Amino acid sequence: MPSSRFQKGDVVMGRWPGSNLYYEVKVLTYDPDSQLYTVIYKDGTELDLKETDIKSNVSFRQTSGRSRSRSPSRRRSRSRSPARTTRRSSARQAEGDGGGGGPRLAPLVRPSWSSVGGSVGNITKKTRPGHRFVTASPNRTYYGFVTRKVWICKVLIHSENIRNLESILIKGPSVAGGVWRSSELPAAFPPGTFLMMLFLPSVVMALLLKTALDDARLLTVPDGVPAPADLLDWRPFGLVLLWLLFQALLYVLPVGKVAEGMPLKSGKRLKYRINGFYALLASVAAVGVALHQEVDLSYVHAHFLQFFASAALLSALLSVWLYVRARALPGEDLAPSGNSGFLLHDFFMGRELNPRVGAFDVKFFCEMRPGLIGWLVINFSMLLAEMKVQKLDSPSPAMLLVNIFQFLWVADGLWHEEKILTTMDIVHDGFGFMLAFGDLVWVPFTFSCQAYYLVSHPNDLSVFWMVAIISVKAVGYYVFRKANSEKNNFRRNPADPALSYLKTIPTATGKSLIVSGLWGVVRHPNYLGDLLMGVAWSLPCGFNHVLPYFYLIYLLLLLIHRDARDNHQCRKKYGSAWDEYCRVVPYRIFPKVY
Ligand SMILES: NC(=O)C1=CN([C@@H]2O[C@H](COP(=O)(O)OP(=O)(O)OC[C@H]3O[C@@H](n4cnc5c(N)ncnc54)[C@H](OP(=O)(O)O)[C@@H]3O)[C@@H](O)[C@H]2O)C=CC1
Ligand SMILES: CC(C)=CCC[C@@H](C)[C@H]1CC=C2C3=C(CC[C@@]21C)[C@@]1(C)CC[C@H](O)C(C)(C)[C@@H]1CC3
Repeated sequence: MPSSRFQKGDVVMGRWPGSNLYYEVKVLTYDPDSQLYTVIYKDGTELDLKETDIKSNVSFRQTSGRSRSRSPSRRRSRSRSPARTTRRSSARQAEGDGGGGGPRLAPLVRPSWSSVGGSVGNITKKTRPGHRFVTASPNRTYYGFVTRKVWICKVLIHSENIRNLESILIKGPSVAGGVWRSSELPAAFPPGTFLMMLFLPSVVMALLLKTALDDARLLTVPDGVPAPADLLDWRPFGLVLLWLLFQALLYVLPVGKVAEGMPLKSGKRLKYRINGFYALLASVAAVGVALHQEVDLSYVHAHFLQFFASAALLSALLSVWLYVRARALPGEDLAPSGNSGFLLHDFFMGRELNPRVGAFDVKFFCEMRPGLIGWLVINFSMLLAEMKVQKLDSPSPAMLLVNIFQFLWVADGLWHEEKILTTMDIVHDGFGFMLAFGDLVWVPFTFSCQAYYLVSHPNDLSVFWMVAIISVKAVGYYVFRKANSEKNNFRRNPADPALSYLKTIPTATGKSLIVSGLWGVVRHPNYLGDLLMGVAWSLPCGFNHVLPYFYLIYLLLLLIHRDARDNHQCRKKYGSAWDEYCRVVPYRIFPKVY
């Protein structure tokens, strides 16, 4: 670690964020770009600290020798790691200690700014032999270090993280601990990225080719891959381009509120126009006008491969533009994951965190608009194509269910559009080929697999099955929405009286973890709800083939990986409070199973 004051493995004293407390920590790594040290506390919490918040043991002993920690009572006291949930937190005392080894639950704590200091102040001021640290005065709080929101953002921004399953595939097993820094990229990385860039479009292409076959069994081989000249057709290409421009126009209309994103490294907060739901309504109106004008929307089904190829080409062109424009950017605009110096890797992961043209945020736009709403248009085109191909007067119940279910899911996402401003995808990830392809191609062309399948593989549904499928969807939606809303509302205002029924575990960061209701059944009830909905989307296609279950399988793998990654991040953020949560709520996604 050149030019860093502390070296890997050094045992030093690190300041606990938001407080004046120092704890013994071990230096894990130093990132010269951000000039941050990743350190690990004794309870396993990992944080990124600035050099000014680290002291050598020697200088610390001299300073603390003059400090009030010389008090004998302080020296007799026993140490607790900073992130450890306090056995005698005020919240717990209010509830009554209860004793016993059972879960330590606390009623709703108010993590206002003062509770950051409050939580830290609650850490017992005792020292175990061999542990040296000073503690805050119980009556005083120290907030000079960094504001809580900025700190949380820093944890997000600097936490080492690869976002999706595909990243694991690229990363390969050689990366110790499952995480890496840009400066530690293994040499074998770029070929892996290159393979992913071939693999992702091939998967979509294979899915589309196979779904179009009458015999859609997994082992049936398609007749052949169409030649590039057959794939690229100017009409579908023009229509995809027009669709992008139409959505971009809706995005820039001064309709809907303007929300602020999470603080950036610089402390600045970007503004986002939240009008996705209006864009959906306008798109529905546009489809209505097209139908009225007798435009044959089943054209999308008839040229599905050409539409896919056009969207893939445009996503590749967009990624090239994104990569090139990022070359001139200052460091603070770059994403932590996409600036390794390896061209292919950075092209894939995305160099720029928030590519913008004026106020037009390209990442936010792509993530929520053309692909998601385009998927619904594709579904509707499949519905019309089914009626044509199967010579029906009205769409089949199976097709109707798929269309309605997925419409509701997208509408729900756009209704809650503002919430995605706090997600990893927006806060942490660069915008490169992976997300551009994911948003513009993967989402619309693979998520529509059920509707595409039903066009040529009709499946009759009995009333019993329809009721059963609708029930699965309703339960799934209830779990998904209630879990997400409960958590989002709690994060926004933990003191909300409407949430006072929630039981929580306080953490040393001032935030609490919900341990009752759905969040007390499994650690990711929102994933469970999403998966149940995925089941309900696939069931209308019957059990003859696995292809309509493609989305469900993808989602299952993605969410299992996402859960593992989130578990890792939360373990770093919350230390032993997270362990306690895992003890109280042992199952991750499926109650009693996983
Ligand atoms: N269909 C698709 O393709 C996909 C859909 N999704 C869906 O998107 C939604 C969001 O998913 P995602 O962003 O991955 O994860 P979550 O919305 O579950 O966010 C995880 C974060 O929530 C906080 N948290 C975790 N446990 C608790 C708790 N007990 N109490 C309070 N806060 C807690 C932690 O952050 P902190 O403490 O810092 O607030 C944690 O990092 C999900 O419904 C998921 O199903 C996601 C990926 C793909
Ligand atoms: C293979 C590959 C390149 C995958 C990329 C997948 C991404 C495009 C998706 C991963 C998770 C997503 C989510 C949404 C959009 C698609 C991506 C980015 C989402 C914002 C859509 C709206 C929903 O309501 C949601 C907020 C739950 C959802 C979150 C995850």
